[in-house]
Amino acid sequence: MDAGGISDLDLEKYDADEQVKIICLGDSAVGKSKLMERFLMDGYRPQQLSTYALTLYKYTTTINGQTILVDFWDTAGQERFQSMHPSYYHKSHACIMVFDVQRKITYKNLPNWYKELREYRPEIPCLVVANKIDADIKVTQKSFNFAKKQGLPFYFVSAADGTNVVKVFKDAIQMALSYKKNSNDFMDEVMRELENFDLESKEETSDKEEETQEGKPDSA
Ligand SMILES: Nc1nc2c(ncn2[C@@H]2O[C@H](COP(=O)(O)OP(=O)(O)OP(=O)(O)O)[C@@H](O)[C@H]2O)c(=O)[nH]1
Ligand SMILES: [Mg+2]
Repeated sequence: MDAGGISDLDLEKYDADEQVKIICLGDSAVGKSKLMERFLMDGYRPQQLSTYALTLYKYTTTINGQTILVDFWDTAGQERFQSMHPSYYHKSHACIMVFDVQRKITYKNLPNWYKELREYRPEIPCLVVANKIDADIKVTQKSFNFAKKQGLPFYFVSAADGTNVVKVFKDAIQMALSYKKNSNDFMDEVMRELENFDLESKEETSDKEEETQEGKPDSA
């Protein structure tokens, strides 16, 4: 498996048609891990691989008849240094950026996170999430203009009571998928070409396979 976590082996192992990588950014203790746990526990079966630096959650879902394998990446610790290792961003398809409505500094730091994200991934969809609204529901009347200014989708959520959590993650998966299929990012195009090339050469070697590539986005 390479640093991006995207591998044919995973696709086979999980019997998936498509794989996307979604990363989570934001200051320490804003609730990134709790949000992931909340989403993954809502009736789904997470598989958790932990290292000291990061947790990778594998999640599968079906969208339009296709099995989608989602790699959710969560960090532990690195964000305290206000910067992530480049491999964290590598080949990611969407980003969930979280702040804590109870701690203004975590909102003020969003532009820094966003800047770093854009250095590595200029085009991927980014969702802005205001967490912990359960602590004081009145905060939902406040305006947090960062997302609007950047033209990013914005959600008020609570990992504690579950408000909007499923919505955020489902939207993120959808956006990651459409990004993967339609991106004009040069490096992504190169990667897609390489993947196609790989598929084609495999088809040539196994002519007994009757299966068509219909419905697969990269068969054209
Ligand atoms: N009231 C409330 N507390 C929350 C919510 N989400 C997380 N917390 C609390 O905030 C603290 C930090 O949550 P984590 O999920 O560990 O935060 P994190 O962003 O993963 O933090 P790091 O791993 O250090 O980067 C914990 O004590 C949680 O219980 C929420 O929606 N509401
Ligand atoms: Mg965490």
